[in-house]
Amino acid sequence: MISVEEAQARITAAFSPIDTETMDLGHLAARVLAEDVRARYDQPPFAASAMDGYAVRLSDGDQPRQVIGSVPAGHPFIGYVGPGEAVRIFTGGALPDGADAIVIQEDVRRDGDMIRFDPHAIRADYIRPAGLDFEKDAVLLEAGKRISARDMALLAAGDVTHAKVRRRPRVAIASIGDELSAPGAPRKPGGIAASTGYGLTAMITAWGGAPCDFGILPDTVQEIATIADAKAELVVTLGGASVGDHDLVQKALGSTDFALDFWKVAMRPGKPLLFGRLGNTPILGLPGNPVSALVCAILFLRPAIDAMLGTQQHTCSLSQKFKCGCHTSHARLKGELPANDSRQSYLRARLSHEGGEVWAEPYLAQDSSMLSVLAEADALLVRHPNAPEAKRGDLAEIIPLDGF
Ligand SMILES: Nc1nc2c(c(=O)[nH]1)N[C@H]1C(S)=C(S)[C@@H](COP(=O)(O)OP(=O)(O)OC[C@H]3O[C@@H](n4cnc5c(N)ncnc54)[C@H](O)[C@@H]3O)O[C@H]1N2
Ligand code: MOO
Repeated sequence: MISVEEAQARITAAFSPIDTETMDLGHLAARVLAEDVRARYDQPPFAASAMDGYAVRLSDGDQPRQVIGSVPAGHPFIGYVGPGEAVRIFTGGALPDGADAIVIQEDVRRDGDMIRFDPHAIRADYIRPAGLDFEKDAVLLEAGKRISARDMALLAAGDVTHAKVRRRPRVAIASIGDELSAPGAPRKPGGIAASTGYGLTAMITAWGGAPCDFGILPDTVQEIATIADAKAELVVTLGGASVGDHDLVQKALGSTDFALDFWKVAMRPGKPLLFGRLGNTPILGLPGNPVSALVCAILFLRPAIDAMLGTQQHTCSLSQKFKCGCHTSHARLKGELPANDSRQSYLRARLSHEGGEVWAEPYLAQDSSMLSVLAEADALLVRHPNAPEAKRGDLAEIIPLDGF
């Protein structure tokens, strides 16, 4: 059995960034940039007032000024503010030539077209210089960035109309097992609803992939071998990965041009994970138990999708940086844990705040069939191979599950 880290490294090494497409601004949210995006204008494009008030000249000191015009946003003043003059200005209005400070209207006494104010009310810092936010041609977002909601506003501010992004990689999902039927379909004797594929579909979408359902395949070599027909950048199988007489994924793929990279990872849950290549298509065989499959998806499928999207590296753990596709963090252990064996464990845990710190409490029920526990959990608590007993208050590594 190989380690989790080696499995992650072998999987990510098997993928490289896929082809690109150009998308309009309105369709860029959550996409991954394939090249740097630059601003098309300075922002703000001109020196602008940050307040409603009057544009004045600092050098006039506290002498009264004559108001010679008005500058609402979008209507620049045509002219020049000379000695002893001021221009009415509104937030976002372009600073008129000759002015170099703002007095806010609350500090002004106005009488006809004359204004008076105390000298301390004259403020140069109420002017936003041109390019304060960013300058023309500045890189707004770098290649590899997944475009957030905040990034969308930034791109629009830079007058960006379209950008080159990575195509969403197609990920085919095949659910394997005689016992499975679609939710809502009549149950077979000894049958259950095929559930994992729904969680996986949502995860793949959230991570920037395009999931495609290859359906439910019965436990026969012939049926399972049909996944060789899947048109996808990555094929994911669910179930049939273990050692039972009916766990047939490897046997079925043996009749195709399948090349196994590895089978079995020293982890719990998720041990029977397999990875290989069907012709040119990578295939990730996730274990059947639903919690095992979804934990493996977080640890192995997400980095595979990241590698295809060419996303920027994640910073993981307080002490080390590695490309794992998930963010790890730390919490205090609430409870006690026995020494671990040689498999890396991912315990479903709830988080709480106490005494200014985050605490992680593993659930007593850790069976890898229990989706109710996984759905309720806030984090996976990571136990490294051969970790010694852990006491209440010990620092524990966690993978927060928010967003999954
Ligand atoms: N003798 C051994 N038995 C098992 C071992 C082992 O090492 N030796 N490993 C166990 C572990 S750990 C796991 S995980 C499972 C994984 O086995 P498979 O990948 O072959 O999965 P299946 O047998 O097909 O299914 C296991 C379980 O999960 C249910 N399942 C499968 N697919 C779905 C789905 N899409 N949605 C919901 N539930 C699903 C299936 O009905 C089974 O109950 O093997 C252990 N056994
Ligand atoms: O690997 Mo299994 O995933 O422990 O239930």
